[in-house]
Amino acid sequence: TTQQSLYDELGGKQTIAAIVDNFITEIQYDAEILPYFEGSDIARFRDKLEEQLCDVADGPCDYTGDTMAQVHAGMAITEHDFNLTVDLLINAMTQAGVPHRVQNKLLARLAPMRKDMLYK
Ligand code: HEM
Repeated sequence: TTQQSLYDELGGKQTIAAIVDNFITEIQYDAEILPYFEGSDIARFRDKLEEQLCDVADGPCDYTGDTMAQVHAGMAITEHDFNLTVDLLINAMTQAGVPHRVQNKLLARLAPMRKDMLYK
């Protein structure tokens, strides 16, 4: 049987770009999460996150950003703020028209990175 990649299920490059744009907008409207991004290069964040989502979904990309441990070091991200950020990503995917079943597949691939980001 032919297996469709998660990248294709998501809707490819266009949908991933929409997810990341929506996610950035969600962050901008969230008073609790926005301060983490003060002084961040948002163009780079957009670029690297698109690349990472494409890569973990088995799309035609290789992630070239820093490791999740390196990137989030010194932020002391709490479980609460982590969960809140995941909610913002879910909103971003819903707004991009990604079905919940497909959202869950992407979240499951990101879940192993969680331990690298919390309380560092
Ligand atoms: C779903 C979990 C998450 C994923 C997959 C993720 C992924 C990423 C990626 C790919 C980058 C860019 C890396 C680079 O520039 O090389 C990044 C940067 C960043 N992330 Fe996350 N992240 C997640 C959760 C969080 C959370 C919970 C916070 C804070 C509450 C956060 C705050 C940041 C900030 C502030 C930057 C920019 C760092 C800088 O300015 O250099 N992230 N993240």
